[in-house]
Amino acid sequence: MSDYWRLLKLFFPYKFWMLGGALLALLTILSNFGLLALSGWFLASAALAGLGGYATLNLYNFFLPAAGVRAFATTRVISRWLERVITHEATFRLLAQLRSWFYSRLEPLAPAGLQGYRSGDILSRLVADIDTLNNFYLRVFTPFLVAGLATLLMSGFFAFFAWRLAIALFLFLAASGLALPLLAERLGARSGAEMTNLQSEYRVQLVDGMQGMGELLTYGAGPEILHRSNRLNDAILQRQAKMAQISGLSTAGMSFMGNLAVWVILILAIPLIHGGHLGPSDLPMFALGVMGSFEAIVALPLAFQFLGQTRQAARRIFSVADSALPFPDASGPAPDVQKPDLLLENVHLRYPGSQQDALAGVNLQIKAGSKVAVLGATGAGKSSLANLLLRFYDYQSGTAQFGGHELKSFPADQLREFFAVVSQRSYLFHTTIRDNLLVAKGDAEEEELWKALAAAQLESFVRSQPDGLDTIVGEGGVKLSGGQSRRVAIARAILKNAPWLVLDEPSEGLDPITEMEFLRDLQPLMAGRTVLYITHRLLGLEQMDQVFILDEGRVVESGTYAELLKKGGHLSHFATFRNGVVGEKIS
Ligand SMILES: Nc1ncnc2c1ncn2[C@@H]1O[C@H](COP(=O)(O)OP(=O)(O)OP(=O)(O)O)[C@@H](O)[C@H]1O
Repeated sequence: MSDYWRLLKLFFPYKFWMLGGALLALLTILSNFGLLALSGWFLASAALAGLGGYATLNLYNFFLPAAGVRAFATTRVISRWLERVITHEATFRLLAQLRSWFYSRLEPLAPAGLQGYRSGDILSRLVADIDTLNNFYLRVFTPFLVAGLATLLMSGFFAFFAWRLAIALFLFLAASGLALPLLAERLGARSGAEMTNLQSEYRVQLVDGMQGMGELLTYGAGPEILHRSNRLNDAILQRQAKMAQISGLSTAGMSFMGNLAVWVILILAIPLIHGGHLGPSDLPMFALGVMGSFEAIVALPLAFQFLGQTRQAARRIFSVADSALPFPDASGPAPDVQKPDLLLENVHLRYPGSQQDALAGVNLQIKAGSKVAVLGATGAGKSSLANLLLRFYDYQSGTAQFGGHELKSFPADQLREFFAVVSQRSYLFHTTIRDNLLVAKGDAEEEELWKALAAAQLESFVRSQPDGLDTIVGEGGVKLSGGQSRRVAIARAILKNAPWLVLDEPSEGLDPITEMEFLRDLQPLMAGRTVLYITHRLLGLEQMDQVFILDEGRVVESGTYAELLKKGGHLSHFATFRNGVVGEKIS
């Protein structure tokens, strides 16, 4: 139940939209009920007046009931239309509200708190599960509220004529509107929940398969993946078939109860006509009225049948949204930073779930304005240093000071304002070059974008494209070459204009000539900034004020490039394995 309460609380900002939709739905049902009941009475009384001969027919007032029928028919159509408009508007607002609420919960968790989830799974929760949650408003909450009110009002109308008819109608509507939905809910709960999980699994597989399409094709693993997807699809179809059987059963049950109600009401009403308590033309009014009244509850079993699916979707969303923050974030304004120096003393960082430290007692100092390289073999902990600095992951012990203040005392988003990052993994969104640049500075003018592109040596390429800044770069920048993508990342960093520049293996994967050109093009960006250059290559190191060599999470050597070369320690070990790059100058 608490899951449903939480959902209702989330819907609360749209209470007036929801109530508006519910009232219109109520008006539609009552109009339908009124239309059928009045038509029944009208037809019967007109027929009876006809049987009474010409004189009676002349005395019979056709106009009032005919106007009533027309009024009910009109309000039914108009209120149905308005109800659709309002509930759809409410639905879209609720969807937007739920998605932004969920996103606001996801953001502080990333990346440390989300590393246990697959991206396809998160996507599935954000899109499909939230769509399912919306059913709660559209199919459960509103219809149930409306059914309750409509049952009371329609039974109340019958009570004007005879209490026993009112009680019978109330009991039939209450029993069918509660028992059948509850039965459908019990029957459908398991399959519904399983369907939510299986559909999510299916989406995760599809996303994974699409992302790794190249590998699958290369290694001929496509048929196996297809086979796995088919198995999942079969499992989903099985649950769908079960749900369809339950729907069929509850529809039949509802139709049976509706017909039974007509019979019972007629059986109860006939003696009242004989006794003179009711007129003969009231009988069709009750029969058709009962038929109309079932419209109020007819959709409830289906809604409740899918409640298991909705509950599972809610649980999947709340379980992520309620995840504890991977580490506490500082609140309030960031400490005042005069000089953005960095000092690390005996810093230990271990990733969640990992058995060993990625940084195992790092000591290093980077003075504001200096250019520092961190060199190390793969897995040495270089990127972990950047993760620490950007507060993507927290350190467990040691001192890490930025501008003389402990890193932990900075709210993460305010700390990140000091840094621009260019890395081999700098992500390009599947949108235009313009939008990809605006990520760094949302209010940048067009002229500023062109300047940044010029500084990143990408201006002529973008100008040569028919769509210029509006060229779509494709998913992950697939339509650009490796070098061009990195240059977009440089242009972003230029736009951000942060005092620190973190270069995390920025030229990784480029051919030697492009790499040289790329590192050369980085020079203007480095000028006047504090630079942390993370690399496992020797190219460009001679331009650095200091080089730290990292091994198994510790700084094992430091000095200028020339000093370290001369020393013949770890750096010369690297040099041995990097023939042809040692000491090469970027010109
Ligand atoms: N998110 C993570 N969760 C768990 N362990 C991680 C995570 N990221 C890195 N590690 C581990 O931490 C250690 C250091 O990784 P890091 O990425 O810092 O190395 P690196 O020096 O940057 O390597 P490379 O040059 O290959 O990028 C490695 O053993 C790695 O497996």
